[in-house]
Amino acid sequence: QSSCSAASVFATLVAAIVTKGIATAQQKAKQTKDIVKGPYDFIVIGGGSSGCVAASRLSEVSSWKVLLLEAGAEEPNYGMVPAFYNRYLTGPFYDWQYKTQKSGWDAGGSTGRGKILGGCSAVNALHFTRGNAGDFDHWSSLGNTGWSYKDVLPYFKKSENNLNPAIASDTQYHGKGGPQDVELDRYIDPNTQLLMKAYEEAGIASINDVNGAKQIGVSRAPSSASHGERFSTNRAFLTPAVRRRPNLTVQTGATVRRIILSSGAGKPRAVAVEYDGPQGRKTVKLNKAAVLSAGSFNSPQILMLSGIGPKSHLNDVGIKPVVDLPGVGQRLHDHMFAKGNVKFLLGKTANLGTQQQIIATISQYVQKRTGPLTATGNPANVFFRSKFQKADDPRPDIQIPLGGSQYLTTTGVKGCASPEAAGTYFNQLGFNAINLHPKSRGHILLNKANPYGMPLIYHNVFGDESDLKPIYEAFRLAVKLNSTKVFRDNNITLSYNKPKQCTQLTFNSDEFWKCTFQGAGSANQHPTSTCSMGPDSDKLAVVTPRLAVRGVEGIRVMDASVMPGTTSGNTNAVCVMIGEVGSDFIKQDYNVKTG
Ligand SMILES: Cc1cc2nc3c(=O)[nH]c(=O)nc-3n(C[C@H](O)[C@H](O)[C@H](O)COP(=O)(O)OP(=O)(O)OC[C@H]3O[C@@H](n4cnc5c(N)ncnc54)[C@H](O)[C@@H]3O)c2cc1C
Repeated sequence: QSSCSAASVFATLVAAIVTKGIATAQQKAKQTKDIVKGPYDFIVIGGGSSGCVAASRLSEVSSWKVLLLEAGAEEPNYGMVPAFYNRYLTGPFYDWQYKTQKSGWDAGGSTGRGKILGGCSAVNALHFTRGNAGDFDHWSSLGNTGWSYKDVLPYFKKSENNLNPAIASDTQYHGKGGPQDVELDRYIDPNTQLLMKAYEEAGIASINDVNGAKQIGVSRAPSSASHGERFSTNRAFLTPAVRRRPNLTVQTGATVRRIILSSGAGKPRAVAVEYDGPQGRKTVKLNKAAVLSAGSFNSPQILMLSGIGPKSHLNDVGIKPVVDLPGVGQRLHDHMFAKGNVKFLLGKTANLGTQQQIIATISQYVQKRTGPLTATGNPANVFFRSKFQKADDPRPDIQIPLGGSQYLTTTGVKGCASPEAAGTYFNQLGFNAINLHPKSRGHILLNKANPYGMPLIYHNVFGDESDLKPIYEAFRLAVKLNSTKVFRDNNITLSYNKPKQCTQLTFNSDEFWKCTFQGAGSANQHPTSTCSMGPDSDKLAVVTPRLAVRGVEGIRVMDASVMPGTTSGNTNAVCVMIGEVGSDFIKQDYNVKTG
């Protein structure tokens, strides 16, 4: 109780300090000048997880003139404080403020999407998981040549600068010296450690390196962080040295409306990009290719606004179809979880430190960006295979994040980022189980009332209710923890809501858990597959396995939207890899040295 109220006071005071810092940072970050001077060889649309990689790698070729157009602003200093995730980066200045439509178990709500240089990597929870080797072998088995695990592993390694010597020494799986700093979450609290031990006691293997040879088990989480600070792809790939390249222009505050295609005989070709910049609407000419990296919601939107998409839908919303590509916006895939209100009630509460200590440290950090500040989202995870996963599929189908909250540590001081987090973290830890490979798929449409505004996002969460089955198993595993020695010795118990209508049902049965979920489910902010890659035989494939948009010349897509389906973990690291692979495809096509 005292931890909660202390945390509330703490959060209010911190909020006051940070609000001032935020206002100043936002003012500074606003781009007022348009510095674009075309034509460019490559125009990268969207400076997110993949787009920053593409702009950086393509501009390594000094004879190529590269432009990066990003709708959002530069990253603020306070964004480096990982614990501010979910609290200070969610407003309209740094987020698209998208809403989802009612579909499946999704009642319609908000979904986060970074509108900032670095994209979602600048606002996310920092987990840096590659997924399972089987994810990429599966992509390859669908006919996507060049995407097997053997093919993509060198690219994961190329971008990485792993800061944990024990992990970095495994050079078969890890890289040292790449642009992207990666380190294990620096602070792991005693309660999460107890949960990890309880899972081990319940038969889940302990894994040292989730991005190494084995993924399935209970493991600490790697993060896109550098010595405790957030390390977005903007910080990693658009370093001051890269930004000084004379052949690279980065224009923030520039929202792309459409790619302009040539008219006339033959295949249409991308010839220019139209955007709304800080000094009004502008068209910039293009010599070689547009690289669309606007993410799983905006990349299909921009294609459709350019006349590339399902013909009947384009006609319906008043956009003239140029290329009838039925797969654009289809196949939306995301990790899914049910909202069960299940918690671990903890025997011990964490120590917040004195308010003065915490405020002094945060204040110093926000104003001067100095001080040893580290933080984390969920410091550990369980990846496991339920009995519903096919025997010949090596991937896990369930992820259980352990921790369930953000918190902030400084030397000798522990606090947390928000009253909400404090409430749930310090006395209890939320429990959630995520279906990593649901059968349910959704789609994206243009909004007829304003095609250039917010797209219509239909996640179709648990549209196929068989997707709940592995989740029931994860809940049963959580119940099993109640009888572990670790739980008994440390006075930890599992608590769950039991609405009236569920009391007659057999405890722990499928029906019981389904009833406690009360039809509430959500996608996990990892949307993929809306411009899916695929071979010629795949009629819904939007891009070729080399990421070229079908039916046109001069448009590549590089972001989460090209994945044929979700991977077995959080998606940021995969988007970095996609930026690396896609940039090399372009270099190969122009006979430029790669690697
Ligand atoms: C709140 C949150 C938490 C998350 N936590 C994690 C996590 O802990 N670990 C993890 O691995 N993944 C996490 N993810 C998901 C992960 O970060 C994303 O999957 C990944 O960053 C997507 O990369 P992307 O390149 O596809 O798109 P993005 O990173 O979204 O980049 C797209 C960029 O394009 C810009 N853009 C869009 N439209 C236009 C336009 N019209 N004109 C110009 N620019 C445009 C956007 O502003 C953005 O900068 C999280 C996501 C969110 C939202």
